[in-house]
Amino acid sequence: MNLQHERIAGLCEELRLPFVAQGYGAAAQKAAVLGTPYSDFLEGLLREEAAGRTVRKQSMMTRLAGFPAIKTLDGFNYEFAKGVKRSQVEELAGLGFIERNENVVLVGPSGVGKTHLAIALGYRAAQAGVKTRFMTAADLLLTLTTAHRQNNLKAVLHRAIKAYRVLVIDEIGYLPMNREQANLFFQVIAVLYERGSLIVTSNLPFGQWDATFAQDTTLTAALLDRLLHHAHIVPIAGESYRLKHQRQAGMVQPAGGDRATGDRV
Ligand SMILES: Nc1ncnc2c1ncn2[C@@H]1O[C@H](COP(=O)(O)OP(=O)(O)OP(=O)(O)O)[C@@H](O)[C@H]1O
Repeated sequence: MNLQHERIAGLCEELRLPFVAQGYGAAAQKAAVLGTPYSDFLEGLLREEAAGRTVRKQSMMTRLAGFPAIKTLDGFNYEFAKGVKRSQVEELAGLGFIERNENVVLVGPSGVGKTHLAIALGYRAAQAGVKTRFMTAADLLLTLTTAHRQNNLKAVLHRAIKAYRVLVIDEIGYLPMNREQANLFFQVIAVLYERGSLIVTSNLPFGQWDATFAQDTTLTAALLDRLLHHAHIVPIAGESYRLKHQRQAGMVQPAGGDRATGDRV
């Protein structure tokens, strides 16, 4: 490395331009050979810096979000998912709902793609540089009860939870909560109300949510009021996608299938 390269590398470090530092040598050589105008050379380098930063931010946001797997909207089969309107999902994919602090609620039976769509929307947000976090309802409750026991609930709610622009809460309704857990859960919904976006999935119709929230109809009504005030509801029906392949292989009966005659899909 000659002295000028060293000085440029030093300045890039001082100014925090890692991608200029990385690309400068090759770009300078190429520009010298091609006789590239100075302004084009500079623009090219700055573009490399901007592109590098975008990719770095996308991967950091995706890592922070803690998705259990990456699922995309491109990988979603609309023909299989009954009741999902492609136009509604495409509108949500534009992420305007996050700017407006609106929620998305995906409701339907097991295996129909609720988590898939929730992750796909969350992943899209993370790729757009939005601070996103994925948690199952059980994980969230564990975090909250631990914080509560350690007298740390306020800090967790106001520093951690409130810092997310998008919080994905998966599988509401699978575990019934006791009164303390229901209260803690309510506080998350209240803290993010009109300040962030929730993407939640549930196997329960809203009329049965009090069964999850300690049979507390008042708390459940207040919670649903906040959750659904500015919400996009995506109902999904049909059979479990998990069983699709087994069904195709003739290993599983469709719901309501004729067992006596052994009819298979
Ligand atoms: N319409 C679909 N297109 C593509 N993949 C799908 C579709 N529906 C479900 N899947 C896939 O099937 C598996 C189960 O789906 P998913 O976990 O999203 O279901 P779910 O409705 O959240 O179920 P549960 O309530 O049991 O958690 C996942 O691997 C998911 O990617």
